[in-house]
Amino acid sequence: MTPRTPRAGEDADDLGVEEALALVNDAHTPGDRPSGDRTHGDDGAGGSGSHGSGSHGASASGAPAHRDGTDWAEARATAAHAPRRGGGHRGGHLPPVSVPLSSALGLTLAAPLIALTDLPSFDTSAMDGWAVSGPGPWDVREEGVLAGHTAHAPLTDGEAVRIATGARVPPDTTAVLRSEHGRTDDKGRLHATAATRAPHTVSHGQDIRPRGQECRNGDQLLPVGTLVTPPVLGMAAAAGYDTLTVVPRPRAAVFVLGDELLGEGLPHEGLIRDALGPLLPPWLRALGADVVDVRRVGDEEDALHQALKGCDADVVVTTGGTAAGPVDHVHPTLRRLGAELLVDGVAVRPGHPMLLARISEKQYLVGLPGNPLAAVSGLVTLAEPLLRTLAARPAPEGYTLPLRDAVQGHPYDTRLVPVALRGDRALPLLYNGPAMLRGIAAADALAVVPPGGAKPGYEAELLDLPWASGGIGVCFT
Ligand SMILES: Nc1nc2c(c(=O)[nH]1)N[C@H]1C(S)=C(S)[C@@H](COP(=O)(O)OP(=O)(O)OC[C@H]3O[C@@H](n4cnc5c(N)ncnc54)[C@H](O)[C@@H]3O)O[C@H]1N2
Ligand code: MOO
Repeated sequence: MTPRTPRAGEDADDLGVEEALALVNDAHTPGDRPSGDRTHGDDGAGGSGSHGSGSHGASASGAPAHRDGTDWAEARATAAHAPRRGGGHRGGHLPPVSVPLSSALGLTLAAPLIALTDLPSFDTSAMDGWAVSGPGPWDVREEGVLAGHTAHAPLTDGEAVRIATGARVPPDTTAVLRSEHGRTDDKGRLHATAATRAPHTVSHGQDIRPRGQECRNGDQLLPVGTLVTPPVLGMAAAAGYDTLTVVPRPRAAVFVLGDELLGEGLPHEGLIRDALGPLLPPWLRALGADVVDVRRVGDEEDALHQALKGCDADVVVTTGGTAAGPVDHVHPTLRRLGAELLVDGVAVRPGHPMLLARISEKQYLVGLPGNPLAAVSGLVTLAEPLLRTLAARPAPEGYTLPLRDAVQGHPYDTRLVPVALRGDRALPLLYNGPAMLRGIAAADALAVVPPGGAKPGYEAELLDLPWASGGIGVCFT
């Protein structure tokens, strides 16, 4: 497939999915490989690093002489376990709260769902028809029984009453005869028709849902840790609940650092558009966070310090300022706050300067690098496991798929590479440099590429992106 850029006036909507994919994948056109970091980025594959010396231990050539930072899988595990070692709940999650059913979707049960009633709570007709007592034919009572009506007088043997699905059957009912299985004669007597197995009668208990058939008052319906899905809400309501005890969403604040960032319009005079302000809040929401603040913070240390001092979010996500540049204030500010650095640099490309700090027993900071794809890498490596533990959400099931094409590796570090899923293979996408979003914007997942790279057919671990999969990271918000 030959990559094709839209012609002037051609709307992106006019392009098919495969054509859109071709814009970021050129595996079939080796003679037409994009130049520069369109393929792997300035730093993506680790050849000619843009890292300087200093805390990241780069060699004189700029490439790191050895692996640099915490191992990627270890960094994820550290982020997932960090709240367990904090002063909070034993499992690491936030203190449970009671919320109305209407606010519980997507949260995790912090108390088992115990039935507050028998279900059904009375013997119920499963069908529209007649409640009958004993063998037919039956005399039919004048007044029928509808759902929601109070108790009717007991039936006597040989008596029937019109009944609706869901209505409570009168005492001494022996069965329900479906409307399509009965007929009344000219004297108004009800007969079972040939459609029933034994026309003169109906089997005992037929089409009656007995009280307690689904559960008894006090039965455990769902355990602690269950994700509140739409059927869980329905189940809870049916079982008598108005509120649920759940682990709340972690409250997240996003501080976007960088005086070079514009909130609107075209880049000009060295200023660029802020790509992370729009990208991060919805992604954090998809990871289960309640985003309570999104703000730009100027490139002065005091500004970040003040912003952090005044913030009570459970998780602060900063962007930019993680490296060693003259205005990279994240490390000095964390020192000033006495924060504990749990992860300080990860052996992953892009995104290696990412960090995780515990500011206090109740507050964490995830420092994402400023380069946008590097920030995404930090999001999935550190923010996702941290938020998952705080919200008591289960870890997604890991899975692998073979890569369709080879992926160049970093000599020492893991790479996270945007891929599109096609059938049973993952197609590595171009434009995966740290400063680029073009590849991930067309991706379904990130492939985990080990140090040294991967050949075609390599079974790569995949991290699904929240929008791409119904199975992992379902977002109900
Ligand atoms: N001496 C070193 N320099 C750098 C290193 C290093 O190890 N030593 N690492 C490089 C890598 S890798 C990355 S990634 C970046 C991380 O830098 P920072 O986290 O300090 O981020 P900034 O310097 O503030 O920005 C980097 C880059 O990203 C652009 N940016 C920042 N915020 C946004 C945003 N919201 N939207 C779009 N683009 C953004 C910013 O303009 C810069 O171009 O450091 C390398 N340097
Ligand atoms: O290249 Mo850096 O590793 O983008 O984070």
